[in-house]
Amino acid sequence: MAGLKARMSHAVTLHRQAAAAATAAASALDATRPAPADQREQHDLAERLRAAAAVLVPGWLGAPLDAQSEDTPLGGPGLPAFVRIGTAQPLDDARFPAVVPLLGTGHLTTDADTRDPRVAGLVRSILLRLLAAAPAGSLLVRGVDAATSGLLFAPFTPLTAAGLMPPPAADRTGLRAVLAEAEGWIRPARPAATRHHRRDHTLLLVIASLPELTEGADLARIAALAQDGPAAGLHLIVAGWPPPPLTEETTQPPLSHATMVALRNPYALVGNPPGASFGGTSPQPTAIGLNSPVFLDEDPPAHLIDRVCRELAVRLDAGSHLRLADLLPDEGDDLWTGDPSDGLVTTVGLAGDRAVTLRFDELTPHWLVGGRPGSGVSAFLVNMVYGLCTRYSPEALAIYLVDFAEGVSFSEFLPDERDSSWLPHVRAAGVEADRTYGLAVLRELDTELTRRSTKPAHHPTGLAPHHTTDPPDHTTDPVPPVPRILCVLAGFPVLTSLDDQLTSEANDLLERLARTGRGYGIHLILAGRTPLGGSLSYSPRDNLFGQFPVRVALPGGGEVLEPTNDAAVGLPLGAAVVNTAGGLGGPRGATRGHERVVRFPDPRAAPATLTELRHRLWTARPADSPAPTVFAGYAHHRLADDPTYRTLLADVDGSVDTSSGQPASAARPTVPAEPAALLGRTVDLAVTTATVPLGPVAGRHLAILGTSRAAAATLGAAARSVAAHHAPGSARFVVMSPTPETAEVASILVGDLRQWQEAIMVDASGLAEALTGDQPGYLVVFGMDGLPPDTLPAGLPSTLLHEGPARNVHLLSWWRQPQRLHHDLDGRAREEIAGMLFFDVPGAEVGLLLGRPVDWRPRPDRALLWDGQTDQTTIIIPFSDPADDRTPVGLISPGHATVGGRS
Ligand SMILES: Nc1ncnc2c1ncn2[C@@H]1O[C@H](COP(=O)(O)OP(=O)(O)OP(=O)(O)O)[C@@H](O)[C@H]1O
Repeated sequence: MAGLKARMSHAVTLHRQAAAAATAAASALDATRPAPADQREQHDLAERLRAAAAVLVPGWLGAPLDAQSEDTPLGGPGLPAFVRIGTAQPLDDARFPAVVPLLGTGHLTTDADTRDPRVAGLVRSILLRLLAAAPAGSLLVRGVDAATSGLLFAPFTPLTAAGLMPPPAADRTGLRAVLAEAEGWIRPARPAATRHHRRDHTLLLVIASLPELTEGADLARIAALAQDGPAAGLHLIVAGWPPPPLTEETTQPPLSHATMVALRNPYALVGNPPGASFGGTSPQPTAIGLNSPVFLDEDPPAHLIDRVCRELAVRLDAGSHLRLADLLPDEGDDLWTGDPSDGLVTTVGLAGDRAVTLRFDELTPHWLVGGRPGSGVSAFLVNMVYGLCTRYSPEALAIYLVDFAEGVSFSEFLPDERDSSWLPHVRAAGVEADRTYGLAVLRELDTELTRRSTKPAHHPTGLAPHHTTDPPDHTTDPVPPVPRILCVLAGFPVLTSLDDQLTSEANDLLERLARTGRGYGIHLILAGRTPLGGSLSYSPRDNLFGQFPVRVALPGGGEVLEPTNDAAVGLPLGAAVVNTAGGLGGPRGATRGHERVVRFPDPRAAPATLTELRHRLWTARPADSPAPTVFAGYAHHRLADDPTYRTLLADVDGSVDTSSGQPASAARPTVPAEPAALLGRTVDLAVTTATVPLGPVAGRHLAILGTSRAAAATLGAAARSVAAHHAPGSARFVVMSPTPETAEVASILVGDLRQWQEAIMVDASGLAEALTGDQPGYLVVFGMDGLPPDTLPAGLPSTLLHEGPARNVHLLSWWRQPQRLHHDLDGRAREEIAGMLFFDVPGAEVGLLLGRPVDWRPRPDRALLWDGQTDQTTIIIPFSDPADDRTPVGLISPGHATVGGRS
């Protein structure tokens, strides 16, 4: 009992002690809790900060965007200095807008990139606020977004048309182009005072997410831009900075002059702005940032972004609306009144209200034009071509157009299925052209240059006599005048992009034409989408580009100017720097007479006007004006549409229309006098039919080589075209397919041939008999290397190869394995077979058969034709689409148009 009493007493004591401790603790806590007066202070402070924010970030800059009315007017008196980034919430019930300085002060970084949706929302809301609040057009934006390939900026797309933001960069190349532009923006090319006056624009570089594994050197460039940017009107928003430190090289310190935002969950912490402290000088002089969690602004409503961007686009468009007509002679004026004696001149744009003209003459014979993709290179060239073609007649000016890039930039000058008119000045045009085509054009011009320089009497219309070495010869008949020639090579870096024979010849020709052409009325425009890939060199010893004094830099095209000339930095769409001193910079303003910034119209904005103009020029063309020859690199060519083939058919059967959709004035093709296999179209100016003659001379046979199925189709075309050469029933065809894969193609061919000629399908023994027999006929073999080895134990009989043609026996064969042909002819293929067509056969193997090195890289829709008579090789577009070629000879309906049309 006594024990129990003692335990109870101990428990009571413990309880009293615990109660006393709890009371003491409670009073201690009370003492440390913020006094009610402090809370009031916090609320007061929040209230004061809300009021300050209303002044610092009025309207678009600080309003909650989800409640922002679409009707809120855009623009403000000047560049906004502060912008809201979210809501600071120091207490549950105390909030105020979190505001940071940006434009005019520094930059903003977030430690996560825009793959964190909070950062994506923040970036888009800041961008929207700044665009809406800045004077329209004063803020230029460049975006980088690798993580979503530019999607982050998709809602801002209307800014592209407004010239405020090109499509965002999404990879390392794009990043580097953007960095180069920003570096150009801050380059101290001239005294600060001039710069300030010069730039009424601010450049905002928004890096939403860096490309994976961005190199240390590029990160260092970003850091350098941050260092020097604010003084030059360049500001950065970089999401994901510093980037993850993968290596020592890529470990980066915070950006200079930046306010840093660190993402926590669910709030963010905002560091001090550059050169200032949120804590002020007291009571927390050492605060490293805003002493409150901040909830970042969320993604603005898409309709709001759309509305702001569209209105900006409309405003800027209204302010700079130009029409093609503004660059042309008045509509009421006569066409072609220009005198080309001293050169050609055209208006390329307006500087203010003044027309700016450029010339092709002795001093400015050739032009170099550059701009990033989508910068308006095509628009500029189209304006220029129409400008010249309204001023000068087709007798005074002949134009050659080549576009190596994808796209159909010159197709509007050419006839097509819908509209058969064309620009009468255009002699030849290559759309999505092969390098080979470009070379063919240069060769043609070079021949013309030689002609003009060796026959002085052929001096061009109005080309003053001093262009010739001799005085005109008045004792002979007057010589027809020759026109000035303008050759436009768009996407020119493609032409010389490979280290091969073609590049070296093209470079030689370009240099000769550029150097000598000026005296003979031959002018060049090289136009390229930047980056030009190092094709430009500014060395004083650079012979080629030194011949191009006129430089036209469109947005992103500063590369065509001298490296220290930053005039093209920040150019909006629709503007260009035109420089007539080889891109040389120098002081701007009145003293920089050789350079102007011009605005030019988008000619395609009014397609009806463009069509009307083309028709006007076409209608006025001289009666004998030929249609341009068109090479469309993407087009497929069918035997059924081939003009030579159709003429052959017409000669045999007068009912066939030979026009093949070609303009009426297109010349009638020359039909081979002796039987010939038609194989495709050559990649050259005339896009002539590629043929292998099959006359009565030893070796007149055809071997097609390669595994491509297109090779089988071409063999079919060869057989059908030969059949068309002979009067009905006068030729015999023996067809064989040793391999099952081509059995159907072979049997269809036999069926088709039988409607016109005698044709039989044979097996191996039938073929052996035909190969060794003496009956005339064409032996057509699909997959010759599939023949059982015992069919022809001694290989191809030399009697067939040598004497066959004289007896009208010709072998048309397809070999998948070139080595087999080499072997069967004991290494004498080039002596025994006069026509070989190579598909997917590597250059080295072709060289083995031809006994000499050959510059050939197999590619789809192209084949290399070797002509044994001349030992020349030609790249051709083989006839395709065997299904269409099945139309029996003699039954082809007229009106297949392909040349120049997309198939
Ligand atoms: N002066 C202009 N004003 C406004 N928009 C223009 C102007 N010039 C071109 N554009 C528009 O810009 C876009 C790109 O123009 P264009 O095709 O001429 O450029 P590009 O540099 O040749 O492009 P790409 O490299 O894609 O071929 C088109 O949508 C065009 O309508």
